Amino acid sequence: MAVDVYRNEPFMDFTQPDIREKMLSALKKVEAELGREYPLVIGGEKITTADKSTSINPSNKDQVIGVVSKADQDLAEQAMQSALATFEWWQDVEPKERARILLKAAAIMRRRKYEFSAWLVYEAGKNWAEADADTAEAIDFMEFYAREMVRLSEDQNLTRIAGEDNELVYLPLGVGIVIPPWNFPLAIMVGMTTAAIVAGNTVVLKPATPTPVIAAKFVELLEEAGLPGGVVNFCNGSGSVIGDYLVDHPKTRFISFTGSKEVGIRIYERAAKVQKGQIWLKRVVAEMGGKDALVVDKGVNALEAAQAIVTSAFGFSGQKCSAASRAIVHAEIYDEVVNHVAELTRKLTVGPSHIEGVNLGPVVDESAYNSILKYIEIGKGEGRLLAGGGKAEGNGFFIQPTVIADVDRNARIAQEEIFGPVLAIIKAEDFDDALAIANGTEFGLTGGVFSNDRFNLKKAREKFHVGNLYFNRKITGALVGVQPFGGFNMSGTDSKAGGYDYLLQFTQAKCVVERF
Ligand SMILES: NC(=O)c1ccc[n+]([C@@H]2O[C@H](COP(=O)([O-])OP(=O)(O)OC[C@H]3O[C@@H](n4cnc5c(N)ncnc54)[C@H](O)[C@@H]3O)[C@@H](O)[C@H]2O)c1
Ligand SMILES: N[C@@H](CCC=O)C(=O)O
Repeated sequence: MAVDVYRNEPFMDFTQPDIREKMLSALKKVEAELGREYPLVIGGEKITTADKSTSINPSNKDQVIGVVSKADQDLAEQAMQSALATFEWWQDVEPKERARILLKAAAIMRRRKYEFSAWLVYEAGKNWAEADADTAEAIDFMEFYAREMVRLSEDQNLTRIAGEDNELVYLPLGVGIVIPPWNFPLAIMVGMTTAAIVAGNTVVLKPATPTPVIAAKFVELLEEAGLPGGVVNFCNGSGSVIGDYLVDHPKTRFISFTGSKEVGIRIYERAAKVQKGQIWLKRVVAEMGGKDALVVDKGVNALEAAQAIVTSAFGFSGQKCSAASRAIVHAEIYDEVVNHVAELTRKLTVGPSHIEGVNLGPVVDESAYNSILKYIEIGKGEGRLLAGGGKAEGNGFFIQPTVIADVDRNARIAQEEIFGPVLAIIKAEDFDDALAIANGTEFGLTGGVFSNDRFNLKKAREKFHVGNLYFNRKITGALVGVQPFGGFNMSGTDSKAGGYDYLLQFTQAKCVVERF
């Protein structure tokens, strides 16, 4: 198979009139398609159920994005049986053939890029740039994992010894349950699903509750790309009803999960229990939350550091596992950085995400909205409110970007993942103290340091305990193939999505030795 070297999908520049026009017309096209019904897809068969979930626009609570059929445990069982039967032959399909389907799916998505971004704007509340980055990352995952599967299917490098032929092959595992989050409802869902299937597994895909339509759109695209029925079984449904059922199922071989610490732990514990008739230990890939910090050392440009803090804290309204929810600032530069952060934050605009140029769209749903507002109230008692501090105007789940300074390192807003536009600023005595504060949570996902001191950067390189560490820049926006992504401690299993080791987690390696 002749493919070009892997390159990241470029981001769109919406200041260009032709690009802006394409986005506007995609938004119009998608708006005309809102409210449609989407079936489950099991074994290639489209199944409409009486019980359905209704997805709404977080920017406008009265607008229905789509209505998606909902599986009960009987249908989840049907999805499992379909995945099991399909695995019998899908595992033998040439890796190159499986990879070709991903490349074709990537090509189709690239052609319909603006349309997919428009769905993200409406269903997840992403602004244009965030939606474009999500779609670009989805394309990247397919391009990258396709090439990776071809590489893994080639002869592997073993030490050769005389008189024997030794070979290592990577085999698929079996049926996997793919459970993605809503915050990268396209990129992460696509990456988790396609990594599993290109490696020769079949899956039951249970989309996140707030964003089933974008997942249904991707399942349609896979069919268009020629993916046979039964490889991906689209099984929308409630986590507690079908999630537990599928995780517990004795035929489940692996679970690929991305989401909160609480659900991740639940899945990890349940998957560890060997069920009657189960003949393997289930593999769990679990990527979870974060309480990510950007450390600012003395002697840096305070404005540049503040800009990186604000971008990292408030991109997609802080609803990124990588978002900076803590800024830890050296006492010598504290006041300067705090003032810049407050000033920059007050300039951010909040509004419906389909409006061009809006900085922060809504948060995803009512329960996120209530939980974040509760944390803001807690935060007001834990520090000095500098910006925001409550709800914002509109018929959606809008919250003002909120900055709270002088927060104690052990305060709740400095320890618990809020997953919204709330930044806690903490003063550190010196650089060592800043690192200790940064490491002082149960998480370890992303982190950053602004410093001009090479000794301190080296110290952070060695001692800042996170899976993705950034120096002198923002701490969000890891690129596929460039910055493999995953966290330490309660941030998960450090699977490094978009990295050269990722596919191995969906395979088992077999070594075959022939004496000549
Ligand atoms: N580390 C990462 O790479 C990464 C990436 C994105 C998001 N996240 C984290 O995800 C969280 C936000 O996403 P979320 O709100 O969708 O998380 P969540 O844990 O609420 O839900 C994640 C998925 O789990 C499903 N689920 C819920 N209960 C279940 C059960 N009992 N059994 C099986 N599945 C169940 C949900 O329906 C959803 O599909 C944040 O904590 C964020 O930090 C982490
Ligand atoms: N990979 C994304 C975060 C994914 C979680 O939300 C980033 O690097 O910003």
